[in-house]
Amino acid sequence: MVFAIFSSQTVSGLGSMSSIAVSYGEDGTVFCGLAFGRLSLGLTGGDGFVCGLLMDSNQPYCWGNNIYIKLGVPQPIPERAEYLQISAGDNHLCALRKPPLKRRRNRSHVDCWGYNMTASHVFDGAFDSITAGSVFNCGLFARNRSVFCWGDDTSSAVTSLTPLNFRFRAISAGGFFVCGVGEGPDARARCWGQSLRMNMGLDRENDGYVGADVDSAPPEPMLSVVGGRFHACGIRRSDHRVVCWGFRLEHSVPPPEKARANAMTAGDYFTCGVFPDYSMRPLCWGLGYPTSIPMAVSPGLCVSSPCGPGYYEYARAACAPSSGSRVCVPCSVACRDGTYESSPCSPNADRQCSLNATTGGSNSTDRRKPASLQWPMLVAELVFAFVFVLSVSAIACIYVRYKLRRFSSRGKSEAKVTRSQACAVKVRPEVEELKIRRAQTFTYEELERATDGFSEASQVGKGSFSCVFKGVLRDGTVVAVKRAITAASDNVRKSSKEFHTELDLLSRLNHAHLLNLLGYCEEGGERLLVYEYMANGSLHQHLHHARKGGECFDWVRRVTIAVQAARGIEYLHGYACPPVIHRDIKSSNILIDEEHNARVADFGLSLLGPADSGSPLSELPAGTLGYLDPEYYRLHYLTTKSDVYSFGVLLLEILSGRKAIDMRFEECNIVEWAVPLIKAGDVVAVLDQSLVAPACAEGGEALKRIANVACKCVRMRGKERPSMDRVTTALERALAMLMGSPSEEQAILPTEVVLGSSRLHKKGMSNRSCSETTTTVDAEERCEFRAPSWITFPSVASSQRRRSSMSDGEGDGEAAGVVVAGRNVGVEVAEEIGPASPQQALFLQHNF
Ligand SMILES: Nc1ncnc2c1ncn2[C@@H]1O[C@H](COP(=O)(O)OP(=O)(O)OP(=O)(O)O)[C@@H](O)[C@H]1O
Repeated sequence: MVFAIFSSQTVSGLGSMSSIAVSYGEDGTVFCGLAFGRLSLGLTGGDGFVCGLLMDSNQPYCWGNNIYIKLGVPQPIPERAEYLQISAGDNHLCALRKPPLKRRRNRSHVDCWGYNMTASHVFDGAFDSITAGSVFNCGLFARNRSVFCWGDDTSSAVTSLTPLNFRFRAISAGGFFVCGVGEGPDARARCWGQSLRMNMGLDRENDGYVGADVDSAPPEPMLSVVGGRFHACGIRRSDHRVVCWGFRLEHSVPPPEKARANAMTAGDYFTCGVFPDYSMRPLCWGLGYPTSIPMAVSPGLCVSSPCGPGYYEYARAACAPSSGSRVCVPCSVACRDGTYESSPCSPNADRQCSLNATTGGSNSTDRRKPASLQWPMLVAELVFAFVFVLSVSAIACIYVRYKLRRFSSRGKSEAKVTRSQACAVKVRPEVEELKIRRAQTFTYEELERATDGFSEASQVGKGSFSCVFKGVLRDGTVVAVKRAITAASDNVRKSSKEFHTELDLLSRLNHAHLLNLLGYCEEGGERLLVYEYMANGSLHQHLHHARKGGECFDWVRRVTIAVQAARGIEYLHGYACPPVIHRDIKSSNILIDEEHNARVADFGLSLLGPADSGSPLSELPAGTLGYLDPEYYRLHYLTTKSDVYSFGVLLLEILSGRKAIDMRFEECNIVEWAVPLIKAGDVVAVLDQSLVAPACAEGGEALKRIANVACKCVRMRGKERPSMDRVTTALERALAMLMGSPSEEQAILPTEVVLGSSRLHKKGMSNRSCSETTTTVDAEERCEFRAPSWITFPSVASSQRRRSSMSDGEGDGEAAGVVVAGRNVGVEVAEEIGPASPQQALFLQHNF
């Protein structure tokens, strides 16, 4: 936990600017609070980062870790712009500008930075305040107290659901909703937007959520309100106690029952508050909050207006003396039981309570005791604060210098990125022009005959939008015919889209471990795709339904299938340009041919990814529950790392024999169940008990390493997952271990025996990846060079992959059998799997 000290005000995290802020997310939680020192006017925090509004420049300054937020002062910033307020969403920050000229006071300028948000906005009418949600923002108009929201409405619907004809005193956004406190005597909280259930389509009981939608705010007047991911909390006007509503995760800590709160901030699944009853020391509740916050913080922001009725000026909070500003906190509501009001709340002090005469005797000495302890405590706090400010300043200096150095080198690399984007733009039209080259056309009649009139007996499978039939063509070729289901009109549209995507992609891709498309038929309303027939069905059937008459796959076969599937996906990501993102990697899409080799199938949802994997596509989530990358379904950004997540789930499925979502178990989500066990070192508990454990210790070690690779693939953040080529290399190594890496005297197994790569294609050889070419040729040359690679691609051998990876600047020295330490996540996976022994290196060199 990090504690930052600043000068002195009241709601933040997701939401608005306050005297306290939290950052949340995968990297853990961080609490920041304004104390003494006058460095910031207020704080706000998002996913992995916190920003403060600097006192001297009135500009935002961010720190922490978020790839979409430029740390330091966000850029670009309009010249001489000064800001009144800042507010952070998950991956962006917005700031409300100070009105430049008096005559333009009826306009609001809001500048935003970060994921999909970097823009300046001008609104007619002056905003009193702004608030940022996950992927949207809202402003509260000063004059009519109405709310206006903008941004991505698909996941939150806040824009369309904003209440009309309602006056708000204050607003605060949560993840996918906004709450406001009414103006005047009706100070009830009203929340609108998407609830957890509507937004995520998650099953609340099974996913461990309890509670009701956030629009179920209690009907009591509130002082303020904050929003978390799916919950909101408010401070009740009647007694200043905290009340929370909406969804919360089971087993999360409830808010303090009796304490009165002054300021609050919400993280994703937790909330923190400042409590006068605890000497202004913050307390947090919920799930995953920062523990042990040792110091008192300011209970509010500095304001220039005098404290209104019901508020008093908090003496300990230091605002700039020259500014004439102050921190106003609400007067306490009543004296506790056993005490009486000795003096009422005044503009400078809270109401004073004294003990009742009957209990006064013994308690008066008790009261003196804490007073005598107060001085040493105050001195200790000041010394601690001083030391802290010194060390924070020193760290900030080092950090800023380090960042400046990095920015200058990033400037150079950005030029390269722009060139690689040019590749994507250039390549797409060419892709369109290429059209279907290899697929053969069939007549409906031909396929009807081949499948015995699409009889029930010849049906081998059924998907969401299609049925699959086994058929025999006139020349005796056994094929699988996928026929789109044409029931509901919505399905027709979807299946038609999937048909064309699959047809388009498969007719261009060619790899030993991708399912081969032989032809298609589009006649009237019928759309049919013809594939090679996969005699051994899908991996899903083998793992979960023990195919009729099918043999049980042992560990070597399972891992071989994992390696082959990984190679197929690696080809899609690294050797096609632009990369193809499959979007639906799962065990029912890994088909098994006659020789028990794996083929990745079902490209209906696939998309052409950006040539530069650093700039994600903004796509509405599609895929299969349990395999879906959480980053993709929450934030809608899609990269090849979404396939890596799904592949990680597949690996866990292969290791455990459990389904991705298996309702037979208490913890039905495979990731939630397996990852903690693997991290705790109990890999054996995850392994499928129906298989005989590997005989040798090396085999057990290989499975352990695969489990670790799976854990890395299912990391919450895409950028922290390894790339597919790293995953493949790691799995190949594990397979070699599992098989007992041969000594030099042993015969080397031919590739096709190990990986079934007898279908290696020899034409149009090019194994360069997009990123590789960007470093060597200019954009135009590169596109011309890349285009033919769509037509055919070789099955990629490890030795080729190693060369390409090294030229990416991520060289790991594997060719020499030595893993060089580095900061790249992929390298980390290679390290996990360990350097190859000389025998293994030889084995790998000959077999992969
Ligand atoms: N080429 C093939 N050879 C043999 N069986 C196949 C072939 N293609 C598909 N199948 C079988 O048909 C089933 C359905 O395949 P399909 O791709 O239509 O849907 P799915 O991927 O299982 O589900 P969804 O479309 O909902 O993602 C597969 O799980 C598999 O068992």
